[in-house]
Amino acid sequence: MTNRIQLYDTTLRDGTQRRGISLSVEDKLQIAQLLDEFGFDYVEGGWPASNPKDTMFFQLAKTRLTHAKLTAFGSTRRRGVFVEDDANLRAILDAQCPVATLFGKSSVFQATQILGLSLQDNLEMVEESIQFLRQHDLEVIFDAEHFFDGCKSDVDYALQVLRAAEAGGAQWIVLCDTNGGSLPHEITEYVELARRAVSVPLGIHAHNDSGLAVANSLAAVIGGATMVQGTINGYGERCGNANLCTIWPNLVYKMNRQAGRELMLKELTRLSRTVAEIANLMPDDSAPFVGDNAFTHKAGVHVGAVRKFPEAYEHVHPESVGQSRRILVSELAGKSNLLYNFHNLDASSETVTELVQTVKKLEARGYQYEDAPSSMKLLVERSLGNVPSYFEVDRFHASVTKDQRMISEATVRIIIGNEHFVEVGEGDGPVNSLDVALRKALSQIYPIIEGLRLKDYKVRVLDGRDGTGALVRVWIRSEFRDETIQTVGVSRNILEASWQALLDSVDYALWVSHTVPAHLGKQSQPL
Ligand SMILES: CC(=O)SCCNC(=O)CCNC(=O)[C@H](O)C(C)(C)COP(=O)(O)OP(=O)(O)OC[C@H]1O[C@@H](n2cnc3c(N)ncnc32)[C@H](O)[C@@H]1OP(=O)(O)O
Ligand SMILES: CC(=O)C(=O)O
Repeated sequence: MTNRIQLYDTTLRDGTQRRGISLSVEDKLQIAQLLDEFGFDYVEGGWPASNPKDTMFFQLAKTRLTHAKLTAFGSTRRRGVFVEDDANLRAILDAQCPVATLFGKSSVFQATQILGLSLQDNLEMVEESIQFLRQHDLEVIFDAEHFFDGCKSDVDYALQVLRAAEAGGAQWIVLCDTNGGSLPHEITEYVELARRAVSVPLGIHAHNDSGLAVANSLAAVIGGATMVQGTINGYGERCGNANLCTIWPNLVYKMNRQAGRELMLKELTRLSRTVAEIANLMPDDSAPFVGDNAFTHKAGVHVGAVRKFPEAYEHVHPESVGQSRRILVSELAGKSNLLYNFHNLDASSETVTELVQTVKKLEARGYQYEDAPSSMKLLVERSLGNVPSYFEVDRFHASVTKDQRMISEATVRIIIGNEHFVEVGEGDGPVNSLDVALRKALSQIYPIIEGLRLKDYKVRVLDGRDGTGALVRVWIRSEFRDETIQTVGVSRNILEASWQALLDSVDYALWVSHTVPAHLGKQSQPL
């Protein structure tokens, strides 16, 4: 038995059947080249008879792949049409790919009720269509649509369809769990049955309607399949296709099989994120291996163990799939969470215990530090006496006036050293005005602060029952030089919460740039 599993990607065809995905020709070319770089063996480009974009894609993609074989997808010939006259088969030939993937019915119900065929006609359609493409020197992969459901109702007929495909000259027969309703033990059993029925190598094409597409694909490999079809990030119609970003590392790291360009597994996360970006979809944070949370630890007990042995709560090394470990600090943290992140803390000091308690108390008041690491860092460094006071806030005022247009204005009074600074800011809203006024005032002494830019601002109402008097959490993301600063503020007053988050972002920027506070000397520029 070969140890190598052929990776067959259908993101560009079955993946685009997912609601919300519409790839341009250029998008498809980019994804195809990426899959090629990662060593996928087959890239299914689309259905050339389906739409002008797919036709155009095949014209352009032909010369772009160096390793992967480009495959054109389509159905067996239509009922009552000669193969040489069938528009779909002709379009496949016109695509000029080295490989054609034909799907045909392998269930009695589908052949008779959906296509309205006699069982014999269906077998002939499958055999003749494959034969026709083989005569034109194409490698032919036969996707046996509804194979597992077909087996459950009439196993003899399902196997007859496979034999017809073999007789037609198919080089691969791919068993499809088209409705995604099968269970892993059924998949293994029917793959083993198919192996005994035909000598053509087998593949698996699983859908995720029962949440089992990955498990079913691996179950098929156990049963003897040597090709796995799937998509990047599991994109596909309804609940999606088998996720190759999960299957590939499992095959290589857990099942000891060879697949793809294995060195590239270390960049798997990049593959997943790039395809998500091109498809204009948010990456799934909880995706196995490649999700943002896949190696993120929050619970104190887990972090305590991971500090000793990462494998205590990690099934593979994060680096093996292009990830890194992240430890969150929150109300569920123990001392280990802080010690992992802040190497300057002394494990035996009371400060660490006190900090853990402070975080728990602040989170009980509505703060959330896991997405505000800059506020967290300030909390720690302030407790160690490492963050000087750069300025004092005397007062601020913000107003919104409806005139010809909405006008937001803020006045900020601050004290730096012995000097008072008063500045007015105008902006898109009161928070923006406060930000403008504060930075105007500060930049007179700390010009470096002009480089701080507010990039994102989010508000979360924490206790909706109190209506407008509810507690709100404000989260701010700013950019400063190459750094992203994420801070948090909490109050019943949205301006007060925003102000806290703004002040933290300013303090953080001054502190990371080693700015000397004005009252400590003339020099207020970074050292
Ligand atoms: C399981 C899968 O994911 S298979 C892939 C499904 N993907 C797609 O359908 C996306 C691309 N599809 C398309 O662009 C269009 O459906 C086309 C161009 C292929 C066909 O469009 P139309 O000719 O208008 O047919 P329509 O989509 O309404 O119906 C499907 C036709 O395919 C026929 N068909 C379905 N499966 C097969 C098969 N395995 N072999 C032969 N014909 C088939 C049906 O009988 C039906 O033809 P009929 O109307 O003469 O009965
Ligand atoms: C061929 C295919 O896409 C399926 O059966 O799901």
